[in-house]
Amino acid sequence: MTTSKISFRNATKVFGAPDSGVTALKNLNLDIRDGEIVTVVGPSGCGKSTAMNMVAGLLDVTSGEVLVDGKPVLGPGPDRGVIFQQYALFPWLTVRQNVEFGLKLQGMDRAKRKERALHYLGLVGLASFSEAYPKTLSGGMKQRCAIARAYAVNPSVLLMDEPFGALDALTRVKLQDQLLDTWSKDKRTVMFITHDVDEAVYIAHRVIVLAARPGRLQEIVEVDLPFPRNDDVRLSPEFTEIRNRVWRAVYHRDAQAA
Ligand SMILES: Nc1ncnc2c1ncn2[C@@H]1O[C@H](COP(=O)(O)OP(=O)(O)OP(=O)(O)O)[C@@H](O)[C@H]1O
Repeated sequence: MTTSKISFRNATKVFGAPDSGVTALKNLNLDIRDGEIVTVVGPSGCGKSTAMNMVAGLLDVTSGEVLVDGKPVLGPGPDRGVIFQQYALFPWLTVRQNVEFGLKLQGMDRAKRKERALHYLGLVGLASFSEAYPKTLSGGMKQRCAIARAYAVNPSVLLMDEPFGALDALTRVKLQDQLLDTWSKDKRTVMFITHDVDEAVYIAHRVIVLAARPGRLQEIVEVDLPFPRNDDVRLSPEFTEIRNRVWRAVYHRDAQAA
């Protein structure tokens, strides 16, 4: 039996007073397996970020539970790396120093953290920019730096909230492939929010579709496509079929109407 890495058990989040507040998420039940890539899609305000922030430990649950490795989440921790759409790099630090930041907090010695930072910068194709400052990088490079920083602390879970949302289409596709390439080596659990249905299908084992008002589970779509994913997969009729299914679930259209 595969183990659950992340579990939502009737997870509910109400912002504001229980009777008059906004129910961002209602009774979410979901298990994400160890080593699984799950993407989360749904209309604006359906609770995608709320669900992820509860796993990150940045938001508490109003009722129900969110568990990581079987234990309730009590706050942020190094076992969960978070990557947001905005790169949030420190402008006064070089690319390498940005990646080293979390390692420094952990008390890792200088030589070891430099070695680790350079390793992960190499992995995301930024080794030759290690001494550059963020302002000299393109958006895609900044996001690769943020990804290297998250990888460097070696979290077992990667939480990615529209990480490629601000990037052009070509850069997005490249970073999707890079994410999958890295995943094929380390098999980390990934929870990835996106508005892009193609992206959601291409990188995932399963697509979680949420519905809004109140935020709740609408449908889970299994992505039964082979790995490694590549252009052949992306352009296959099977991909299109799954993509259409997710699209209909998000926009509440049935097969006949589409
Ligand atoms: N701090 C907060 N205070 C009050 N309401 C909030 C807060 N954060 C989120 N909400 C509300 O909770 C609901 C879910 O928000 P959330 O950001 O999780 O949705 P989302 O699916 O990630 O949206 P988007 O796709 O637009 O980023 C929305 O109605 C939002 O307005």
